[in-house]
This record gives sequence, C-alpha cells and structure tokens, in this order.
Amino acid sequence: MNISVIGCGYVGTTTALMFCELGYQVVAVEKDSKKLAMLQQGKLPFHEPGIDSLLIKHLHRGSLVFTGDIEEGIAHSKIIYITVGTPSLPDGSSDLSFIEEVSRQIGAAQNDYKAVVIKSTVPLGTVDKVREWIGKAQKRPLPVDLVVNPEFLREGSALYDTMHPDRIVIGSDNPEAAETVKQLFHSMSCPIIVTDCNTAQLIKYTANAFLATKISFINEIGRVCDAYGANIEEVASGVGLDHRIGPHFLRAGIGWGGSCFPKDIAALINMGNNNGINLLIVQSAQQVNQDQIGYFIDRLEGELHGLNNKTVSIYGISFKPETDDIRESPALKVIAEVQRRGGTVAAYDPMVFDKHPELKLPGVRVARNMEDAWKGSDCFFLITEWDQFSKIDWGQVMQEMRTPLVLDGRNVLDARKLRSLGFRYYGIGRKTGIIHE
Ligand SMILES: NC(=O)c1ccc[n+]([C@@H]2O[C@H](COP(=O)([O-])OP(=O)(O)OC[C@H]3O[C@@H](n4cnc5c(N)ncnc54)[C@H](O)[C@@H]3O)[C@@H](O)[C@H]2O)c1
Ligand SMILES: O=c1ccn([C@@H]2O[C@H](COP(=O)(O)OP(=O)(O)O[C@H]3O[C@H](CO)[C@@H](O)[C@H](O)[C@H]3O)[C@@H](O)[C@H]2O)c(=O)[nH]1
Repeated sequence: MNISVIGCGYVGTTTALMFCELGYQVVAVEKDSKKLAMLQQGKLPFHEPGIDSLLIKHLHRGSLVFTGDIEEGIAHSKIIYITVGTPSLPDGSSDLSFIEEVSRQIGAAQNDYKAVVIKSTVPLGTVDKVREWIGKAQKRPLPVDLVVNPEFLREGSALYDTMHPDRIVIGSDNPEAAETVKQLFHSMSCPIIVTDCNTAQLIKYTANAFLATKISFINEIGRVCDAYGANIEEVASGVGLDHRIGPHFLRAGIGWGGSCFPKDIAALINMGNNNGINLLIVQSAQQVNQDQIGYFIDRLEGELHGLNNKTVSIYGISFKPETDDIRESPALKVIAEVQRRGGTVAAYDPMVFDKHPELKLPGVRVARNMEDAWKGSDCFFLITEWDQFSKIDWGQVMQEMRTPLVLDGRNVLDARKLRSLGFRYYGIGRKTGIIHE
C-alpha cells in the first residue's frame, strides 16, 4: 500500500520511516528546498538518534522517495498524512497557516478519493476547517475523508517511540476511514483507540498538559524542599512508587521547553478561553514554568551579589539532550534574563552550534569546547543534561573558574562531590538527603 506524508520535519520524517519499516511505499513531500536536497541525499536536516541509518536503508530500497512536488505526493496514494508545523501565535492560539496551505494544495491536486490524516497537533474544530479548505480548492466535487492520528513521540527517542507507541489514537467521523487508518498499524501490538476527531485531539492536548503539569508540580515542591532542606529526588521517588502516580516526569529542574509543551499548553488555554473556560490548573503549570527561570536566576544574582561584570557559562542550549532543537529552550530564556540583569554569557552545546551555524545569539560568546566556556567564569550553569557533562574534571574546573559557583538546572551533577571540592553548588531541592548526596 502507498502512503504520502506532507512536511518532513521531526514528525514527518520519522512517520515516513515508520511506515517504510511497516512495509509501505512512501512518498514524502517537503517544500523547503534545502531540507529536501539533504533528505534526498540521505542526510538528516536535524539530529535524531537512529534515524540516519533507516533513512539510507529506505532510500536505497526505493521504499521512500522525497519530493518537492506536492502533486506527485497527492497522486501517489489514497492516504495523505499531514505533518506540517502548528506553531503558536502571540495570543497562544495555533498558527494554522501551514495546515491551510497543505489543505488547499491537496484539494487543488486531488483527482480521486483521498483519506487525509492530520498527524500535526491541531486545535479541536480544525478538521471542519480542513474539510472546507480542501473542498474550496477542488476543481470538481470529490470525496474526502478526514482522520486525525495525533503523534506522541519525544524528540531524542523519536524512532523508538514511533515504533513502540504506548497507544495509537485515531479519530474520525467516518468509521470506515478510521478502520482504513487502523489497518495500517495491524502489525503493531499496542492498544488502538478509535474515537471521534475532537476526542482524539483532546487526548493529545490533555497528555501534554498533564505531563507538563506534573513537572511544574514537582518543581514547585522543589522550592518547598529548598525552604526546609528536604530532598526533592527522595520526595519524587517516594511519591512515584505509588502506582497511581508513577515515577515518570517528576525530575525537578529549570522547567520544560521544546517545540510542543509550551505551544500545546498555550493552545489548550486558548481553546478554554474561547469557550469561557478558565483552565486554572494548566495556567498555573504554565506560570510556575515561567517563574522557574527567575527562581534560578534570583539565586545566581544573590550568590554573585549582582550580575554586572559577571560571566555566566551556560551548558546546553537545546531544550533537552540528544536533539538540536532549540524551540522554546529554557537556555535561551536564561541567557536573555542573565543579560537583562547585566551579566555576560558564554555558551557551550555539543550539538546546536555545529548543526545550526546560522544561529546568532547576540552578546553571547560561543565556546568551542566545554573547557573554553568555564575559563574565567563566575558561574557554571547547567541547563541541558548532555551526557558529557557528567564526565567533567571538576578539579580542573575549580582551577580555571573565577568564582566556584555551580547551578545545576537539571539536578544531575554530584552535589556531594562538588561541595567537597569547595564549589558552592545549587540544584533545586538538593540541600540534604541520603540517596544522591
Ligand atoms: N516535534 C515533536 O516532537 C512533535 C511530537 C508530536 C507532535 N508534534 C506535532 O507535529 C507537527 C509537526 O512538528 P515538527 O516538529 O515535525 O515540525 P517541523 O517544523 O520540524 O516540520 C514541519 C515541516 O513541514 C514542512 N512544510 C510546511 N508546509 C509545507 C507544505 N505545504 N508542503 C510540504 N512541506 C511543508 C516544513 O518545511 C517543515 O520541514 C506539529 O503540529 C507538532 O506540534 C511534534
Ligand atoms: O521529568 C521531567 C521530564 C521532562 N522535563 C522537561 O520537559 C521538556 C519536554 O521533555 P520531553 O517530553 O521528554 O520532550 P518532547 O520531545 O518535547 O516530548 C513531549 O512533547 C511531544 C510533542 O507533543 C509529545 O509527543 C511527547 O509525548 C511529549 O513527551 C524538556 O524541556 C525536558 O527537559 C523535565 O523538566 N522533567
């Protein structure tokens, strides 16, 4: 069977490869000519572990073809997946312009029946708009079914998550179309939930909002730990052993970022507002997350008695390890806030600057290596827990920093060791405790 995928970013490329692995013939459409040229040559325009080798495998086999010609993509199959971006607008609502563009292109290129499957995360009600955009662009009335099949992959483990999902969610107002899409996954063993479009979309938003709220909640408890000298990791593991709560997404730190949580939480709040529903819990989770940057920087400013003439070394720019994605990265917010309060910044990331040579961070000294960033610095500030930061020679750091201050935005460094070496070390909620200190 043939499948077309439109939009070859993190989700589209992974989805295309997942379908190739399941045995389908895939045509993937990308409009960005630079990205397209790379993909056609078997090179990934972004970093995602494990995807590179699969890309080459399926290009060689001919099971995957990349094209910039949307008409070729539409003609290739009856099942068209939409995987374009849905970024935030300033009011928190979703920018559906990419979805609209693709919908109109589908309608204009259509010459027979299509099942259009929206994998992008889109607000409830979007399906009706897509149906209208497609219909208006059709040269003559042609049948189209709309299905939503939201994606739950995490960057950094995209391939694994797509090949081993906890569940697959399919929403459609037409049971036959839903069944067609369900059959695509017949070889997968996870639960498949078939429901209506709005319910399927709300499963996606609720999952992201719940996970983000879990993190904000533990971050807030981390502040209570700081106030009373309790240990947040022991609190989290003690609480997480309760099966009703579970151990995941209870790692306290500088807060959540990325291309999904911030925008999806904003979109959910916006959907509530549009209907007179004040989503208090989700709004609070968002607020706690915004405040978390200030919580750390207040500590930094206090420890250094002001940031004027102080240099802060930022370790990790991507929003999490094993990705080059900097969308809504906490590091960028920390840099802006340090600069706003008068400090200067040196930054190191093992991936981001190599992958994005065009990236400009005004006023920031980009370090060539880890050592270069801490030399003469007043604070080692870890934002992203790249594995290599766990192998640092802290004796050398102590020799080469101007001020022996370490802020650990991910609670991953060895607090006891750093303190015994003479560093002033702060994570969140890590003053005491016996497991990690
Ligand atoms: N990134 C994730 O971890 C993740 C996980 C789950 C869901 N999602 C959702 O999936 C969607 C896509 O996210 P992403 O991170 O892959 O986005 P992305 O920005 O990385 O990729 C989107 C791609 O679509 C291309 N595109 C846009 N319009 C096009 C058109 N008309 N024709 C062909 N190509 C076009 C863009 O050039 C870009 O390469 C979003 O709605 C997002 O919320 C993302
Ligand atoms: O205990 C935790 C777990 C995560 N994070 C942070 O939360 C953010 C998001 O992390 P993660 O969820 O691992 O990454 P994403 O790739 O953004 O994935 C989320 O967003 C995707 C897009 O919607 C969904 O598909 C995934 O299911 C959902 O986990 C990152 O900044 C992490 O550092 C924490 O601070 N503490």
